[in-house]
Amino acid sequence: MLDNLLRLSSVIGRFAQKGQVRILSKLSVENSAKSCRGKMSLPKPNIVFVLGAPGSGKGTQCEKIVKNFGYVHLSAGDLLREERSREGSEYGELIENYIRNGKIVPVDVTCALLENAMTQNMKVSGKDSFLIDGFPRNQDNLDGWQRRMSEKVNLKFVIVFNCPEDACVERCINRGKSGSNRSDDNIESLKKRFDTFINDSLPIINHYKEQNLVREVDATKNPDEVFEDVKVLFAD
Ligand SMILES: Nc1ncnc2c1ncn2[C@@H]1O[C@H](COP(=O)(O)OP(=O)(O)O)[C@@H](O)[C@H]1O
Ligand SMILES: Nc1ccn([C@H]2C[C@H](O)[C@@H](COP(=O)(O)OP(=O)(O)O)O2)c(=O)n1
Repeated sequence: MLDNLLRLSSVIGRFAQKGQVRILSKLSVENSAKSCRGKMSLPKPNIVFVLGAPGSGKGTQCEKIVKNFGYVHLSAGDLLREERSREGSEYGELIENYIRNGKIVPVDVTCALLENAMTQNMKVSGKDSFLIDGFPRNQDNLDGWQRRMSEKVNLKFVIVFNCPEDACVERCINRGKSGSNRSDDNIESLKKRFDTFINDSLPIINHYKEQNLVREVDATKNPDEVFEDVKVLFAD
């Protein structure tokens, strides 16, 4: 199945490089390959990556940034969950297995979803500034992005929300109890998600630190207080 995916993805990649992806209202990996028609030229989007441990408050802060600064929020996790639930998706089972085990889905799936979402938003809303939440999360994500997207975007900076594991776990468990309906907001999955964060995601944050692109935020305070620190990063 992965072979198939990789083949498909290289097809999508080739078309996408020529700027020929026609965007569908329902994003999907398979459909994007079928829909490569028509030429269009779009501006180079501005990107802010949003990283931090599971439950550190990435989604919560992204919502506030969207309201105050007009960015479009693209959560890699949300896009993957949408694709997992899409009727007829070839990747539903693969995505679910990765998510439940706290592992990171192969980049070709995630990158195709992100690229489609960006293109669609630019076409429909004309907005070209994106918060990419929860990506890149491991070396495979980073390599895929560099290969396929880095030349096509303007990466402004990388926000990292810092919050200790026990507080994050408590937040995710509460999120589960309040009806997040996520198959990974449970202790077993959370343990694996944290191992993945420490082993796979921290090196990516360090990579961006070396490039002086990381802006760290203390995410232990309440959401409004955290946002006071976030705001400063977006004030031009
Ligand atoms: N600063 C905060 N303090 C306490 N709880 C928070 C804070 N930020 C977010 N939460 C709550 O914690 C849970 C995880 O937040 P979320 O934004 O979904 O995190 P992430 O996107 O990093 O997984 C949610 O239930 C959210 O309401
Ligand atoms: N770049 C990404 C982002 C998320 N995923 C998968 C694996 C992650 O554990 C889940 C959930 O990610 P999401 O960003 O929604 O949530 P948390 O930050 O873990 O709370 O999605 C992925 O495979 N690749």
